[in-house]
Amino acid sequence: MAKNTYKQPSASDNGRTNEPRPATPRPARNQPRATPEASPKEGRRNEPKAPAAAKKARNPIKMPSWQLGSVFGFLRDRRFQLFLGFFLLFGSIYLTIAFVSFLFTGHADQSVTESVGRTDLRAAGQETGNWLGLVGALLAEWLIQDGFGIAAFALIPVIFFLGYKVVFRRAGVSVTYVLALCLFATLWLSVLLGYVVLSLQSPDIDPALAHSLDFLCGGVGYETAFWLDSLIGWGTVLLLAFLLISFVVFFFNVTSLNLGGLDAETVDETPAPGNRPATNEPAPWAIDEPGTAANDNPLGITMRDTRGPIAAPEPIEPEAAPLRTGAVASPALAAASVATLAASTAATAAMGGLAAGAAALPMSVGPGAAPVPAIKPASGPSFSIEVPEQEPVRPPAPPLVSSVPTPLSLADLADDDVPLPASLPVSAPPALAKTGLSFEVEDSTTKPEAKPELDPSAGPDMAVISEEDEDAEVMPTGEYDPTLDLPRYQYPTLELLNDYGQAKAQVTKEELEANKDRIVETLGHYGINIASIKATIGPTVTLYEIVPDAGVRISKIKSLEDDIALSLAALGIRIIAPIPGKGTIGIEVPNAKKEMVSIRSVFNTDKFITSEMDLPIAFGRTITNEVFVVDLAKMPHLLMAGATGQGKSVGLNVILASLIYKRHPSQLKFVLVDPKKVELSIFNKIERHFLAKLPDTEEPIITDTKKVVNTLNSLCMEMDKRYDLLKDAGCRNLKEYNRKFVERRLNPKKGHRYMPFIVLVIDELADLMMTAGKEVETPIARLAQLARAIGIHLIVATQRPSVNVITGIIKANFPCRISFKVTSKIDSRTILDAGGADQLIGQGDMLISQGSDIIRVQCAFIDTPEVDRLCDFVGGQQGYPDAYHLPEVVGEDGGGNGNSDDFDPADRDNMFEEAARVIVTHQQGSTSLLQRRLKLGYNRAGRLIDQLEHAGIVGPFEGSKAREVLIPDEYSLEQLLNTLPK
Ligand SMILES: Nc1ncnc2c1ncn2[C@@H]1O[C@H](COP(=O)(O)OP(=O)(O)OP(=O)(O)O)[C@@H](O)[C@H]1O
Repeated sequence: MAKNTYKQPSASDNGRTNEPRPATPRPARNQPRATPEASPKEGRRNEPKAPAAAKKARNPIKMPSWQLGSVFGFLRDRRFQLFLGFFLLFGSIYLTIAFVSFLFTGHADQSVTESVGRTDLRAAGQETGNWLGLVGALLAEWLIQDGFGIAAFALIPVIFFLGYKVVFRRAGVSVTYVLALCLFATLWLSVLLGYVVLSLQSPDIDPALAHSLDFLCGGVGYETAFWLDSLIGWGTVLLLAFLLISFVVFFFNVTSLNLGGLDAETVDETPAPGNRPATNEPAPWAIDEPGTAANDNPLGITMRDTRGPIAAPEPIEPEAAPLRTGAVASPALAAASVATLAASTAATAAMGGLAAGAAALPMSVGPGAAPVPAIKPASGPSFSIEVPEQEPVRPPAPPLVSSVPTPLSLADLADDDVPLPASLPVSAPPALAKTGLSFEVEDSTTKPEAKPELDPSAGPDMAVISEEDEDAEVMPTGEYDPTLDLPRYQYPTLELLNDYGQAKAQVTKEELEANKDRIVETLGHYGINIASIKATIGPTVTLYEIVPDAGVRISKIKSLEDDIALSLAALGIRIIAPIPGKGTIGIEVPNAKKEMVSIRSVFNTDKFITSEMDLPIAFGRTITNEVFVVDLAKMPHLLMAGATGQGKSVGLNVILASLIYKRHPSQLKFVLVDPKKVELSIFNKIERHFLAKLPDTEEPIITDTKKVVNTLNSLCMEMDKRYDLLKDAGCRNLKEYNRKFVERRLNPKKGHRYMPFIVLVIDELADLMMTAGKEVETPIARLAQLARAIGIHLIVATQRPSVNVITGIIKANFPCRISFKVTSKIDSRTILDAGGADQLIGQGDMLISQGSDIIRVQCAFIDTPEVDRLCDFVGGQQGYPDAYHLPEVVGEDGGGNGNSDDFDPADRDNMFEEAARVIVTHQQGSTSLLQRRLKLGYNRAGRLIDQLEHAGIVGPFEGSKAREVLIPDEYSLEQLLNTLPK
């Protein structure tokens, strides 16, 4: 019982937890909202201005609302609620016993109940056989015999759950669902049994037997069945079957069927009246073979390949086949159908390899890269062409069923802040954000109610919380699921991104040979002989790997870099001497025709889709055509540089899009700093889903230097708070902490909360360093040094990688750096500690340095309209009431942490009482709640909070957390308000 008093994690001040959301509109129903006093402009328009003394007095205009309040006040009285709740609970037990007893004694009791009214009640009671006396017999008679037959048993859960909800202010399942399910079951079963009983009343069957079965269907069931039988005959059976199917379709939100296993089946957004443990972890994917029954893993996600068995790839004819950058899966693998995802995708790759154009080159085929030691010129070294395996790209995806946002109900539309039904499951867990798959997704998981039924009056219930409960850390209702904050959130689909079709490598055999010949020739001029050359074709450049003859010094080749570039007449030759881990020297030569790497082709790969990383970023493709996916959480921060127009903004968009595709809004927040004011403004639309901001700011994207400083300081505060919480929880990093929280081993009452990752993106550091210098440098360095473990990650971009922008202290704390093309070798050295970035060819060509390794990657391309569509898709869905609030920076103007010592009761705001009710109703002491509910400016709401603190209604300022509400319910509040000096 004690556990039932557990409260969901207290919201930080914008209420972004599973706790009943502050936006709950219920109070409007039974509480006088706008008193004339509350809207002085309207209420007093024609009145002379009240003198100050009169102001202090209670405004007589308010009386009607008080009277109204007192009429229905008893409903809010917790004692009445408990009385009612227990009445229902015991009532359900009473009915159960009476009903069960009826099954044994009902027949005998019939004469007694029929005689009621004609005989003495006491005597009748004595004769009753029902275990619960005459009343039990009567109730059972009415509800079973005259009512719904044995289907009346289904009414009991309704009464029980109503009582449970009222008493404990929470329910394991949604009462609405129980109500709908039980009422349907009662009526449907009763009519069905009515039809059965009716059918038994044929001359062949003993009438006594048929009559004795009447109790099965009850009067209602029998009469209804009789009517139906008269009207539609045995069509009644069809009608009942149709009604059952319709109910299942609507109630369980079935959207497609598995007909013979060939098609895909989807049951999405199954309402989850069950109480199974929730999990935040992407559920394991179970891949069904087409044609098999749905996966029966009740907690897993069943994915079914809708493409049907994959055909064995056609063998490539050596003469006709162009060079393929994709490996060909063996027919055996393909023939293995789609038993595994690996098989499926490998086969896909086989079908979708990229033509490279060297038609006549013999090549070996097989999974993996296919070195082709085929060309041996009459003179000179051996030349082979490496055909890098293209990352399997999934075929164009049909629209994901689960990607269609569930339409909101009318009630939802009417109120943006409508609480979301706790029992709706997340339609697709993060693992399925992977979208664009040619799978339809069945979420067979019935998510538990991780949060209590939303109840406006649900606050800390002092009456039932004991000391032990305070410390109770184990929840009875399974794992906490942060995604239930926005249970209907749909992950973006790949359909939002442009489809450029299969990428085609543009390098021809002639180009390859010509380049090879020139390299050999140039080196030959300088007396460097080559044992062999191998070419690897990438999207932007081709890597020629040279094995020089024995005795040739590597430094000699490196010093010839410019000469080789000149003779190849190409910009952007980069020499890697030696290639780390190989005894060869690499020469990267830009392809004459560059291949554009579309973001869709990168996202639509297994590597990204199945990535288990915390913050996966799919940057693009490497020289070997592999999709390059990195985990920002491991980096843990990223420094990006590049001259103007070389692809930095596109790169940032790729990062943001990757994260948005893979994470739920409850798991990730961005802090966007954009001194250029236009680059990131497109992300404004996802403010209520993915953005974080300071509480007192209007714009979520920070463009003003002063605000940047505050934001950075606020992030430092958040970092310190998070460290405190981690320390308290005995965890070493955010992942461990969140895991513990999800398992409900951390008590929200002690300040613990689910902590989303925070990614700070600064689009132009140079500008900030010029205007704020040390003020930004210090917090950035601090965050970079310390924030790794607590899930705050920095992405800092700059056009000018000069040493006064990327200072030693910043550089030292950003081990992972990316450089697009820069204008000078010095810039390249500043950012990467190595040359090379000056020789890139622009348009997203970039070098990534992670420690000692430098990898060349062609950044994927995402166009502005694509980002726009993505943001529209996310922003168009129901979000949090506001952006995620970072801690208020102490000392800033308008903070809700003002000094309350100078508060004079006479100066109490005329919305004081209104504000107090809002706060107590929602049990959330936050300024932003008052702003939203009472439509106030920040400063006035902040003043009101101070006054409420002074009146003892809310506790003191607690940084980012909402203030503690000291008054448990409205009843106590009214008592307190009456005692306050007027
Ligand atoms: N990955 C890419 N693939 C193909 N083209 C690209 C890629 N990245 C950038 N481009 C091309 O380069 C142009 C400039 O890119 P972008 O706007 O990202 O540059 P930038 O470095 O942010 O410039 P600035 O610093 O001036 O804002 C784009 O409009 C696009 O045409």
